[in-house]
Amino acid sequence: MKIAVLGTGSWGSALAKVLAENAHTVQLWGRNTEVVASINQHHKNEQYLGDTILPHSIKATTNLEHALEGVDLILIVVPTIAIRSISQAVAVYLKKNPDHQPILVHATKGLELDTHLRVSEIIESEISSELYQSLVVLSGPSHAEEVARRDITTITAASHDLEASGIVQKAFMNDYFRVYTNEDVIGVELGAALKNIIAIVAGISAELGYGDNAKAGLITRGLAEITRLGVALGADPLTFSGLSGVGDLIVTCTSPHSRNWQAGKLLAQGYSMDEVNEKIKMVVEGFTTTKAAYELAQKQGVEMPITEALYRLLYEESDIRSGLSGLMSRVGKQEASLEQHLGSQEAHEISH
Ligand SMILES: NC(=O)C1=CN([C@@H]2O[C@H](COP(=O)(O)OP(=O)(O)OC[C@H]3O[C@@H](n4cnc5c(N)ncnc54)[C@H](O)[C@@H]3O)[C@@H](O)[C@H]2O)C=CC1
Ligand SMILES: O=C(CO)COP(=O)(O)O
Repeated sequence: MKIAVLGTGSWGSALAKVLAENAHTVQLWGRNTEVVASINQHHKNEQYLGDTILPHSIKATTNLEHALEGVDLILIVVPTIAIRSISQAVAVYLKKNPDHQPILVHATKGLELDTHLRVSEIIESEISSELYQSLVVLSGPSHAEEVARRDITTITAASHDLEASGIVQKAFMNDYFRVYTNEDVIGVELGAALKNIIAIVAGISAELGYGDNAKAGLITRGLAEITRLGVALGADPLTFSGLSGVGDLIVTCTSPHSRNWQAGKLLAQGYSMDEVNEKIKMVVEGFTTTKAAYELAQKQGVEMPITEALYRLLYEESDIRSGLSGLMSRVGKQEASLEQHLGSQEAHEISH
């Protein structure tokens, strides 16, 4: 297949490498001229992927039209904040070439500020569905650094169109990259976006010296609040026990590769959000997603205590330790049952 990858950050570059190793023709687009030149001349993206050698067949460009020319599949991998503008630019190209109907895929994990839209909803709001074949979401526990060194990785391709997710599955699969299809786009995207919030809190907890009990508690209670919001927004609760749910939550809350986890550690050392962004130099999606998710949860009347504690810390400058002790001093609760999420009839059907 001929594939355009939009985004020369760490994830775009690592996914371009997987696709080129699978013998696809890959045209990589990025806005950064130095990164594009380095990929073309030295087959490296040092800023984002260190010494990793990229396949020589990958051609990078800063010209979006060139990157999109004649491709069967467009993979969008820029931070959430850039999704709307990239989608507008892709729409301009597709309108000029209405017979060209590629599959669109995105691998971005976040929620848009103010609108609270999921990434696929932003794309759909900017690109008319007549201009492309189908939209597929790629998500799961997958740090770019490990994919780039061909570590075993499992991931989900979600779409309402099973034929399209099957094509994406086939395009990416190889002996180190295994792809499962899924039809629950809402659940897959929400698991991907919301796990970043819990990972920041896990980083704070680690830096404050709390141990594995706290980490396991955060992951489990984090999953409970992610599921509550997800179900309120129409997700299938079982999706959250899959790769894009608990799988990604585990990897992001436990791996030092995670920028969100690293951000939590830096916050606990006393750095502000701006200083953390400056130090990490890569996107920390959890910062903006915390605000969007907090507002969304308020609107839906869903309780998300961990998200709320982080929101107060980031946007109302509450104290870190009082935030954590606030979580511990909440009134005693019963652990959620399926009935609480779903209502008794649906829970009965799932558990039998
Ligand atoms: N790095 C990873 O291991 C993984 C990242 N992701 C997700 O992939 C998405 C992209 O993340 P990364 O590649 O890691 O980010 P990154 O921080 O490594 O790179 C971001 C890239 O986006 C570009 N960019 C930023 N604003 C832009 C704009 N307005 N227009 C065009 N390009 C723009 C930057 O120039 C840079 O090339 C995020 O949503 C992230 O959560 C998902 C799975 C794994
Ligand atoms: O989504 C990821 C791994 O699956 C990457 O997480 P970070 O953005 O926290 O590095």
